[in-house]
Amino acid sequence: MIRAHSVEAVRAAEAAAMARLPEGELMSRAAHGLAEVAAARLADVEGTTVVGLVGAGDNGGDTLYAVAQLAESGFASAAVLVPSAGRSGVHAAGLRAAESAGALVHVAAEDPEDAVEAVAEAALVLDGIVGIGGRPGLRPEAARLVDAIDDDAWVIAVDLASGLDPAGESGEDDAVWADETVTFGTPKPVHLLPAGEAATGRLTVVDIGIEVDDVPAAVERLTWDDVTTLWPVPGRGDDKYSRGVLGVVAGSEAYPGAAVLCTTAAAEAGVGMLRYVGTPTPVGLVHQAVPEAVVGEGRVQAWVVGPGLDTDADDERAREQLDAARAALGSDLPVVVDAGGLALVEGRRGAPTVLTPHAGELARLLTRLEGRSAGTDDGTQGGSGATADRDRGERPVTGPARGAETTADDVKADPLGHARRLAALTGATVLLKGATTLVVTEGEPVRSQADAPSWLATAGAGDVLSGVIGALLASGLAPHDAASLGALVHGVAADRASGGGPLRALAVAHGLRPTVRDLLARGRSAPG
Ligand SMILES: NC(=O)C1=CN([C@@H]2O[C@H](COP(=O)(O)OP(=O)(O)OC[C@H]3O[C@@H](n4cnc5c(N)ncnc54)[C@H](OP(=O)(O)O)[C@@H]3O)[C@@H](O)[C@H]2O)[C@@H](O)CC1
Ligand SMILES: Nc1ncnc2c1ncn2[C@@H]1O[C@H](COP(=O)(O)OP(=O)(O)O)[C@@H](O)[C@H]1O
Ligand SMILES: [K+]
Repeated sequence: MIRAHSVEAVRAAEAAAMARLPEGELMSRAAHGLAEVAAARLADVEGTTVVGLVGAGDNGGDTLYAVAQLAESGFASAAVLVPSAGRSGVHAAGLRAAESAGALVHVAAEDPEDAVEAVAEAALVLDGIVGIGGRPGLRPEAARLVDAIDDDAWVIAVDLASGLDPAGESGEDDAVWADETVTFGTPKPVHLLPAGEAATGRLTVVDIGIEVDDVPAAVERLTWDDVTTLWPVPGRGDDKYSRGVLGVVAGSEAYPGAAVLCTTAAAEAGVGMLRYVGTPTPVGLVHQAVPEAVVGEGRVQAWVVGPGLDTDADDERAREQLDAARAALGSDLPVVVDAGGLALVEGRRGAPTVLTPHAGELARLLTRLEGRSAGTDDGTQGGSGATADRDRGERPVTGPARGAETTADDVKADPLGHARRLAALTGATVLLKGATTLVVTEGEPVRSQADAPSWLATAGAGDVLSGVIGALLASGLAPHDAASLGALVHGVAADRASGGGPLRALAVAHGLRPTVRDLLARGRSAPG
C-alpha cells in the first residue's frame, strides 16, 4: 500500500528526526537523493544542462544543494533565484554550496531576461520554488520562469509541483506541470489525489530517515501486493454459502444489458453464489450469459442494487423488482448501490453501504439529500456531523448552504470535497468514479486508485465495477476495502484487456478471472 501523509504529520516526523540527527542532515539526504535521480534522468535524456528554480524556503535549499552536487559531477548547472529579495531571499548555505561547486547563479529580480534565458536552455529543470510550505498558485515572477521552460525539457518537481495545494484538496491550474516528482520521506496527499496527480508525473520517494509508519495516513493507494492480503480466498472448509451469496437487483426492460455485465463480473470475481432479481428480458439474458446465477430472491449475504434499474417503469414486474430493491436497501445486509439504485437512497442506512456514483450521479444525489435536509435540525442528514481530523489531513465538511443545487461540474472541480459531503450525509462508503477513483469512508484514510486506462471510460464499465464490489462485500470484506480493492482489480483487468487499445465493458468483466488469478499467483511467488 502506498500511504501519503498530511503536511502536519510530515512536519512532526521531521521535527522528531531532526532532534536525533546532526543539523542539516535531512536536507542533505533529500538533496542527495534528488541529485541522483536528476543525474540518472540527464543520462536518459542525453542532456547536460540543468537549472534549479530556487524559491525562498527549504524546498529551494534542497534544490541548491542538488544543483551543487550536479555541478560537482560535471553537469552544466545553474540556479535561478526566484524571490524578489534575490540572493538574500534564498537558503544561504545552499547558495554558498552551489556557487563554490561552480554552478552559475541567475537572480531573476536583478536580471529577469537573463533568468528566463537560462531556464529556456535547460534540458532538465528542478522545480524548487515551493514544497509543503507553499500556498496554491504561482506568483507572477515564478509563473514567468515556469512559462519559459522548454517543452522538451524534463521537469522534476522537488517534493511536489510548485503551485499545487500540498493537501491535494483544491485544484490549481496555475502550477508547474512535472514529468516526475522526487518527494522526501513519504508521499503527500497531493501526489495521489485528482487535484495534483497529473501534474505530479512519475513519483519517487527518497528515504531521508523520517518515521511515519505508525502515523495514520491521509490518503492511501492499494497496490498489487494488497490483492494477496485482502482478496477472499476460499479454504478447504468452505462451501458456496459460507463464501457468500450475492443478490443482484439490476437491469430492466429499458437497460437489460447492465444485468448481464454486473452478474458476469460477480461470477468472474469468483463469488460463492449469485441470485438475480429482474424483469423478463434481463432474466432471459442472464440465464444465457451467466448460467451460474439463480433467478429469484433468497438468502444472501450482500446485495448490488441499481445497475440498469429503471425507477420510472411501472408495470407489475418492474414494480416487483423495485420492491426487491427497496427491501434490500431497507435490510441490515451490506449493499452496493449504483446507477438507478442511487435514486432510491433516502439517507443513512444502518448497515454497510457502498455508493458508487460518477460525478453527475453524485451531484444529483447530494442535491436531493441536501435539499431534503434543508431546514431540518437533523445534523446527521445535513453533513454537520462530520468533524475535522487534522491527523489524517482531513478538513471539516464544508459546502454550499443546504438545499443549494450541486452540479457535475462542481463535483469535478472538487471531487474529494463532494465525496466527503456525501459520505457525511449518508454514513456510507462513497466510491466516486473517474480517471482517479476515490473511496471515502468517515474515519478512514481516503483511498485513491488510478489503475485504469482512459479506454475504461465506456458505457457499462460501472455495471462491471458494482458486480466486483458486490462479490467482495458478500464474502465479508468491509465496505472501504471492498470498494477500493474492487476499483483496483477492475482497473487492472481493464488495463490488461485494453493493452493500449479499445475496450468494451464485457471484456473487462471477462478479464477479471485471469487478473485475480495472476495477482494472487504473484503474491504466492513473491520472496519472503
Ligand atoms: N519536511 C521534511 O522532513 C523535510 C523537508 N524538506 C524540504 O523543505 C520543504 C519545506 O520547506 P519550507 O517549510 O521552508 O517551505 P517551502 O515549501 O520551501 O515554501 C515556503 C516558502 O515559499 C514561499 N511561498 C509560499 N507560497 C508561495 C507561492 N505560492 N509562490 C511563491 N512563494 C511562496 C514562502 O514565502 P512567504 O510568502 O511566506 O514569504 C516561504 O518562504 C519541503 O517541501 C522539502 O522540500 C527537506 O529539506 C528535508 C526534510
Ligand atoms: N478517464 C478515465 N480513465 C480511467 N477510467 C475511467 C475514466 N473515466 C471513467 N473511468 C472509469 O470507468 C467506469 C465508468 O463507470 P460509469 O460512469 O458508471 O459507466 P456506466 O454507468 O456506463 O457503467 C468507472 O469505473 C470509472 O472509474
Ligand atoms: K517544488
